[in-house]
Amino acid sequence: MTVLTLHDVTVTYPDGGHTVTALEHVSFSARAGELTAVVGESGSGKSTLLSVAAGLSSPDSGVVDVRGGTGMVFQSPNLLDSLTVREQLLVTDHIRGTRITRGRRRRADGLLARVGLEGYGDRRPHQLSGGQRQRVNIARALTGEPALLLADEPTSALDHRLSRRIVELLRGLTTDRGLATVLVTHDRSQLDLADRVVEMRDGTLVG
Ligand SMILES: Nc1ncnc2c1ncn2[C@@H]1O[C@H](COP(=O)(O)OP(=O)(O)OP(=O)(O)O)[C@@H](O)[C@H]1O
Repeated sequence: MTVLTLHDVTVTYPDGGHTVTALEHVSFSARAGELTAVVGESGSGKSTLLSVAAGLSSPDSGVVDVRGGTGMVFQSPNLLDSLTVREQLLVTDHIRGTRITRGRRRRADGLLARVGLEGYGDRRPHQLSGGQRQRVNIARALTGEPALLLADEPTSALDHRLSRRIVELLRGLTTDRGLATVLVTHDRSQLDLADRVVEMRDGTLVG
């Protein structure tokens, strides 16, 4: 099932008196249960692709269609220092005014176990390693049970071994949960874990 479709999408940014074309007539799709890696040089349009897919910016022309909710994983985990690991996963519910029931707590703990952080619920971010923080970030992105998971360079701050573990985790979650996962990465040594690799060059998709 196709979860994300971009059809003939063009995005420009104003740049002084000029405009920069970040995406030029791009068509792209991501399917449930598939990990799609997006590679390309700096400035080729990868972040812009994720941004329109997430609905954070709208295209100048073309159509973006998403079936289901979206979760996002950013390069740096952006965890809140004063909250426990479990609370990082519950804070969105709290802000929305949803009552934090025992069931929600249990679900948060289940997600933490799934990302390899069983028993870490009461710790605070400073008591975690960089890799563990990124795992919390991934668990948090999954709390709303999204159909689409967008990850923008989630391993760029990690060494090779830890990066591999994080991409393996994304690989497993994609399969188990039937996620449509789009992973933007510079790291070509993890591409064997992807179902599909697309390359961006100067705002267009090649290959
Ligand atoms: N807010 C903005 N204003 C003006 N130009 C922008 C803006 N955001 C991006 N651009 C330009 O659009 C193009 C695509 O940028 P984008 O960030 O999508 O590339 P990227 O492939 O994600 O790069 P990187 O790997 O460095 O993050 C670049 O030429 C960039 O300079």
